Amino acid sequence: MVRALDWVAEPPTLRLIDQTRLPLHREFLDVRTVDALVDAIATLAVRGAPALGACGAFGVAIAMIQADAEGWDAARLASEVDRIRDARPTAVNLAWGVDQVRPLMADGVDAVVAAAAKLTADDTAANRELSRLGADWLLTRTGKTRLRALTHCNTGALATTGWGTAYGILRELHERGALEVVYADETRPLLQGSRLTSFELSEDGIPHVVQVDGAATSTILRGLVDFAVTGADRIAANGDSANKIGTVGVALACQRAGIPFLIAAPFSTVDLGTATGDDIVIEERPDAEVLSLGGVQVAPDGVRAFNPAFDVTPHDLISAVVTELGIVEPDAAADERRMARLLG
Ligand SMILES: CSC[C@H]1O[C@H](OP(=O)(O)O)[C@H](O)[C@@H]1O
Repeated sequence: MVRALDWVAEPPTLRLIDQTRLPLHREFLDVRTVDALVDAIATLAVRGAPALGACGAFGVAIAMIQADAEGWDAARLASEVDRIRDARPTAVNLAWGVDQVRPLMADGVDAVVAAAAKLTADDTAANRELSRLGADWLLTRTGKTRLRALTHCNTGALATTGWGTAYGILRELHERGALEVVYADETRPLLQGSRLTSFELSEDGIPHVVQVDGAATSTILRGLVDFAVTGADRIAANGDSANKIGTVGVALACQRAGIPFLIAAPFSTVDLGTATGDDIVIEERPDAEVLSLGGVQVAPDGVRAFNPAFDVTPHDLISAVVTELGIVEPDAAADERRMARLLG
């Protein structure tokens, strides 16, 4: 399992695999400054909501070390921590990771690093638990013993702290001998599916095919898959979920086909402070990501692009939101606190 990130104690370093170079090149970034971390997040050298949560937490330690070395005052340090927190707007986990350790700054770098390490371990454990719950739910709901899956974007160890979320459910099903094949959407424009999910599925020996995003709807409507599962970047209090652009189309096709559409995410991706999907900020990314491919221009000069990085799937299109705390299914109640029920 290729991990997205590791903390190196000496010299204190957040070591990232550069996901922009995968699958053909395994290169690493040794991050020791706020600028380097913000750049890695902004360019998706590191990406995926839970992985960003860990980066946010370890990023606070990096800022504290740099502040000590460069003589920043408290205001400058706070501003630099905010730069990390705000490096990408949609995945709540980035801000959540910063906020989890920020109160410990007064206790020193070691306390922050220890808290970030615990957050990372807890996320991996959450991935494992939600994967078990999701696999159980699917086998019960479908009544099948071997399943054909569709997934969108990348939600494996490269998007998390280890194991994976939606991908974690696929890994769990595979380990149980209950996964026949995965249809992996390539996930334009940055190809997290063909570059990263296929990389992980190949590493794990999981049978799969890569398809263009435009094939997902017909794959579903032709009955070639039994369910679809994706991750999430922010889940609103009512269960509306933001995820990679193209997700809501998969959910609509699943509804039409009458097969389950699952969102899988640790509870740290649930944002009870955001009431509905209408309130989720959708990141708009550079035109060039759409207008070129692998550095080759694929559109005329001077053309503009529309490049929202995420879309929002309404909670009533989601068969189950799977978290480590439990599973939320749609119900008739227009309950704006649907996700809070998991807290008991
Ligand atoms: C396990 S969360 C992964 C989530 O993050 C991805 O977005 P990005 O690659 O832009 O960070 C995508 O929405 C995935 O579902």
